Amino acid sequence: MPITSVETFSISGPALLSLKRAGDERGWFCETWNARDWKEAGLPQENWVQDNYAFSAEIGTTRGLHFQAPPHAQAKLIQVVRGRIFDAIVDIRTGSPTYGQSVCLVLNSDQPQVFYIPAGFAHGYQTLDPDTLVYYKVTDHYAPETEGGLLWNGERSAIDWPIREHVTLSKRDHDWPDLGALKSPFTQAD
Ligand SMILES: Cc1cn([C@H]2C[C@H](O)[C@@H](COP(=O)(O)OP(=O)(O)O[C@H]3O[C@@H](C)C(=O)[C@@H](O)[C@H]3O)O2)c(=O)[nH]c1=O
Repeated sequence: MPITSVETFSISGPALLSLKRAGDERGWFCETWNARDWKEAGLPQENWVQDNYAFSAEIGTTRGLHFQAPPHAQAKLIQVVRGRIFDAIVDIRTGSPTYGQSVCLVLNSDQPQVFYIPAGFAHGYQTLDPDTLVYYKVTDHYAPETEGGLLWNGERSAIDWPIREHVTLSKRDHDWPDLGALKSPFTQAD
């Protein structure tokens, strides 16, 4: 997983990693997770236990913003295998100097990048192309009884989604609270 750069943000914790693709006449090869290189880059020790693969047919499909509460909190390592997404995370670590602030970025399958999101963030994404495939690692198993969320277009989290009309949402994603009503289960140390 040769990491060519690690971009950090004004919010501590998340990181966008750019990776190297080895190209030849057949195409290219890319390591997307390598424990040794991760450690050498100084990234936090994480115990990835599950990989997820999500297909979204419609452009404007919006998933989130989701989290699992401790003791089943999840860090996530996100990549796009086909298409493009607008990815958004909101800091919900109580006591964090950046509580309520967000990081938003576009992930594109044409660019070898992975987005690392530590526990303590609500996470969501919106597809910018039809037939988009997102692949991600998480550090705890699916525990639906611990799931929580934030309303994707809540006024308080103020995420500048590229598509606001005619989005495709799951039923439950209509009903999450806005940031002001969230009782966050995270503290900065989680
Ligand atoms: C998340 C998840 C879902 N499922 C099942 C439950 C359900 O039948 C189906 C779809 O689940 P959901 O509606 O929760 O899928 P989705 O809305 O894509 O949920 C995901 O959203 C993104 C933004 C995240 O950050 C993820 O952590 C996860 O919460 O897949 C699993 O079996 N394992 C899992 O880990």
